[in-house]
Parts: sequence; C-alpha cells; structure tokens
Amino acid sequence: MATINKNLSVYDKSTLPSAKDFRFGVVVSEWNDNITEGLYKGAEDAFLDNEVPAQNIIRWNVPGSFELIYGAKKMLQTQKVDAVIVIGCVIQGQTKHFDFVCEGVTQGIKDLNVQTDIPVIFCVLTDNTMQQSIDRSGGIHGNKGTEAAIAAIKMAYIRQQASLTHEYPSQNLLTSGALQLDEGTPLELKE
Ligand SMILES: Nc1c(NC[C@H](O)[C@H](O)[C@H](O)CO)[nH]c(=O)[nH]c1=O
Ligand SMILES: CC(=O)[C@@H](O)COP(=O)(O)O
Repeated sequence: MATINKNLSVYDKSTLPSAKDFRFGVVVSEWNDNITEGLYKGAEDAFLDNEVPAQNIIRWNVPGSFELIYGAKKMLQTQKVDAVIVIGCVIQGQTKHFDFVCEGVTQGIKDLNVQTDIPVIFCVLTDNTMQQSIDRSGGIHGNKGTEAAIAAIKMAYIRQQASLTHEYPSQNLLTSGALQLDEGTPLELKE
C-alpha cells in the first residue's frame, strides 16, 4: 500500500502497550528543518498522547541525514533508551548525491538494528519534491513522525517482552550446521 492510500497519523491507542515507563531518543537532521521540525512534532505529540513523560524524550540534532547514523550510534552508547527514532528529509536535487545519502542512511540504520539491542526507527523522508515532504510531515498524508513514534512504542515493547524469555539459538543457525554444540558434530534437528 502506498502512502497515498494510508494516513500516516492514524493509530488506535487501545491496541498499543503502555509507554509510560519507556525512554525514547530522537535524532533530528537540520537539513530541510521546515520538514524535520514537523516530523519531530508529530513524533513528540504521539509520545505525549501515549503517556510518555516529556523528560523521557531525549532529542539530539545533527547537520544532515547522513549524520543520523553516527548520532543514533552515540545516543545508543550513552543514553538509557528503549528505542531511537532518526528523523530526516532527503529531497532529490540535480545530482546523484540523493541516491548516495539515501542508501547510506538506510544501510547505516539497518546496521544499527542488526548490531545493537535497541530498535532504531527509520523516519527519513526520501522524496522527489518538497511538496511530497510537506504532504508527509503533517500534510494531506499525515505525519511520518507520528507513525515512527507508534513504531518505536511497539518495538520497545517487543524488546522488553523478548528480554523476559529464554534466549534460544537461531533455528536457521542450528539447521545450517553453522552452529555446532559439540566438537565438530552439527546438531541434527529431529522433525
Ligand atoms: N541534500 C540533503 C542532505 N545532504 C547532506 C548530507 O546528509 C550530509 O549532511 C552531508 O553530505 C555531510 O556529510 N541531507 C539531508 O538530510 N537532506 C538533503 O536533502
Ligand atoms: C540529497 C542531496 O544531497 C541533494 O538535495 C543535494 O542537491 P544537489 O544534488 O543538487 O547537489
């Protein structure tokens, strides 16, 4: 479903876990700040609407979307947070720079989700025009910042619940023989 068929700001509070004890980091790019400020307000309003205390929202600014990666990494390393949102707006210009910034941020944030235990939510608009960004940061299509805050609440809850369960080795690792539990004999899973 494309964004044009979905309002990014719509959510059902009754389906969400309690967020009052969660702490959230938000790293905000200053590039296109007319857009990123709107995205941040959407996220902040959604957090407050779900009883997240204002003091549990930690905001840092970075120069541009490419710096969101480093900013999120340092946020994870230094702050006690249950999830992080990175907020940016990348708009196509005259050159291929757009492609490299978008790919770099996407891969960098993906890497943080793989390599760390804290969910990092991708709230980076990658638009062709400023109007598309306006429409998605509180305009006709809602606010991607709101969507990101709801995702952050849900992922923080998943992380919390997962920490309450015993960790089991990945089934894929076991069946592929990559994980061997004794000297050289791969574990064989009985069907
Ligand atoms: N053109 C946009 C940029 N470019 C700047 C980069 O994100 C980065 O700050 C620079 O390359 C230095 O490392 N950033 C955006 O967020 N949005 C743009 O449209
Ligand atoms: C995404 C960008 O870096 C881009 O907006 C910069 O504009 P240009 O490609 O015209 O240099």
